[in-house]
Amino acid sequence: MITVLVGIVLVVVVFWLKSTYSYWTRKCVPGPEPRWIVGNFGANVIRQKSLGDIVTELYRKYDGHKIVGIYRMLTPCLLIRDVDVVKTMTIKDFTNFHDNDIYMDQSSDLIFGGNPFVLKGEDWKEKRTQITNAFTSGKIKAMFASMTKGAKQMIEYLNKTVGDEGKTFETIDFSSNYTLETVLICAYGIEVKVFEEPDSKFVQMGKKLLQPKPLEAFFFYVSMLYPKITKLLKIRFSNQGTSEQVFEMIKAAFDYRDKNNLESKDFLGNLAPLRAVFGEKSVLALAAAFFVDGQATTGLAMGGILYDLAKNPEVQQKLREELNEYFEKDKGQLSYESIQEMPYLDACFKESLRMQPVLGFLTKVCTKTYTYTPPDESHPPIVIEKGTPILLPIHAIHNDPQYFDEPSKYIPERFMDKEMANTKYFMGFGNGPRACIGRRFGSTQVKTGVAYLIHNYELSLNPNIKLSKIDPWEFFSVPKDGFRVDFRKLKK
Ligand code: HEM
Repeated sequence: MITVLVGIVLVVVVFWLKSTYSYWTRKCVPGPEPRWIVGNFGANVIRQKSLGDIVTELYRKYDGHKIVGIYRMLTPCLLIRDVDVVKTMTIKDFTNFHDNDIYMDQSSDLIFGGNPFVLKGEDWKEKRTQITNAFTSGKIKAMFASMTKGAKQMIEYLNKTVGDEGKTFETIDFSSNYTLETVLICAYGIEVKVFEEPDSKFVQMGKKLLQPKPLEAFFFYVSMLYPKITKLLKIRFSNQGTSEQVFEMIKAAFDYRDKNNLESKDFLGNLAPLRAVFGEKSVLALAAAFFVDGQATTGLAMGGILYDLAKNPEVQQKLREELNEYFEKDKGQLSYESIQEMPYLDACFKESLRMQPVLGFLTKVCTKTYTYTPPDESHPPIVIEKGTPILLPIHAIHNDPQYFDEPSKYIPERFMDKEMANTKYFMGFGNGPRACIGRRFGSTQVKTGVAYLIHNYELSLNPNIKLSKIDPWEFFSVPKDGFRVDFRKLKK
């Protein structure tokens, strides 16, 4: 009897798997053969490749196709290979692809659950509209003095610690200290010398927040493959104790300002009135989100630029010449306008994000059933069902020779060309209504740090550098052992 039951169950499972894995074939969408259970992500499960690497490989393999049907474990997903289709989905037909394919419960993860990146539907729309006001160029300009202070403190620290023979730093870690320092002061008005006070509770909070315990890290990984599980099992991304501390820190800052009738031009000051609209808890979550977004992405971006400049000394020298000119014009302290204006600094920033975008791919979700009709009639119209995850391969597009000549070479000059400066093929900050809200803040923060550093220090690759692969289990595109670079003070 048991044997018969087991047999029936097996037959049902086999039929179900066969039907699941024939989803794209039934729709005549080309794609790789999936393996049972792991779909097309097996190499990631065994930690051989990152999800980003798999997406890039599939993009390259299906050259000539606009869309590719793949399976993330058991879930059919659509990989979009065509930049115009990416644009249509994220801009013109945005309402059909409104949300990111990430699900988190605010009650179990206070910080990530309330982050605009995770919010959905109307909730996202309302909050995004309200917080946009905190990111205007006027608001960023008002914070610029604080960013400059952070950059100067970074240089002071280097002047004290780098001897005549130079010193080696891992650039992501180094840059994250600078971005943490500037975010603490720009977001909450908290002044901490992060480089010099590594044991301060704020520094520990910033570092620990993104270091989940081993079990949490495992669940987090599972949730990248099965996003809906995150909400179901109440999985958290952030370290629980630390996120509670971050909430307390922000609440204490709000309370202090309320009690003393203080008005401030930092993020917290801009968010304070929203407590009356969304309630205190939601605004605390939004304020906390900037603690993560404002330091992690920018730390990675700046770490990557420092590595690229160390690897390309002639680019570094050209940038230094531009910086010297602007530092001289501004009498030793760069103005906000100069940071926005410097063309070669902007080109280096974009070129680094082109080669190694912080998010190698984005996963949107189809929120309203959609019919995709290829303009060239390469295949019949395809109905994309509500709930289908949509993969946008940013890294692969940025490194496609169709769009960028010699993509594996670091050539900032390509972005000096007027047409290329605003090219649709560059998507380092995403597209459309959901594009990065912190773009202006992040680029000003990173460019200011890079400017002060390259003006004062020469960077070169550490001879013992061994570039590791992107960490297969990380959310961001992070090389496992970071980038080791030698810093040497410039003689003036
Ligand atoms: C160089 C630094 C940064 C890079 C490369 C970056 C990149 C991105 C990317 C690719 C997205 C996804 C966009 C999309 O879905 O189309 C994003 C979203 C987002 N970023 Fe950034 N980011 C950076 C800095 C920042 C900073 C400094 C903040 C906040 C202070 C921030 C806050 C956000 C938020 C809240 C979202 C979600 C937006 C939404 O879904 O409405 N980012 N970022």
